[in-house]
Amino acid sequence: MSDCVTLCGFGYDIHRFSVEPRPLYLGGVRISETNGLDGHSDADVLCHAIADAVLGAAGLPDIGYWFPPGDAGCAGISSLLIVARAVELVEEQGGRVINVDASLIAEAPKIMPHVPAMKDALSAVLHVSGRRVGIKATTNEKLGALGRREGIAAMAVASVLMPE
Ligand SMILES: Nc1ccn([C@@H]2O[C@H](COP(=O)(O)O)[C@@H](O)[C@H]2O)c(=O)n1
Ligand SMILES: C[C@@]1(CO)OP(=O)(O)OP(=O)(O)OC[C@H]1O
Repeated sequence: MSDCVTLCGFGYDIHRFSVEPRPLYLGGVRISETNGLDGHSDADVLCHAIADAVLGAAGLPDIGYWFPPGDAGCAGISSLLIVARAVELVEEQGGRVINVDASLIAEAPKIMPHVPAMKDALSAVLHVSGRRVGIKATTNEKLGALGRREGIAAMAVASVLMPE
């Protein structure tokens, strides 16, 4: 691409654990060893942070604009579709995602065993190789709400190549 610029974006999200039994989705992957998160969608906090990072890099409004929290059409939606839509919006402007890097903050579950599946799921909707998707995890060292296992948070950065 000629006359293109590389732009970076940042995204953050946090969801509390559901009191009711609910499936846990992180990075588009169903994780069976821990109860799920509360949310209007499937509450995939990692996908939400990544979608906001992609949208932010392109200077677009955040996911709440495209997928309003109260919208009946978003109820239970797979957040991989939210990431896919963010990528589509970038591509409609002649851009593309270069890479994404994200961190999950969770006392549980152990994320590392699920990273290969998350990279597969995310790279498919981001239209990049799995080598361009970084996923890391840390506990909150038992500090604060995250440390008390009340929820899971995620942060992400994305870079996109956009026409000038
Ligand atoms: N939910 C998590 C949290 C951490 N990991 C992995 O463990 C490493 C050490 O975490 P600390 O919080 O004790 O620094 C971390 O680097 C991850 O590899 C994990 O898989 N899932
Ligand atoms: C993803 C959306 C879509 O209804 O809902 P939630 O699953 O509640 O997630 P949140 O990050 O709280 O808000 C963003 C919403 O756009």
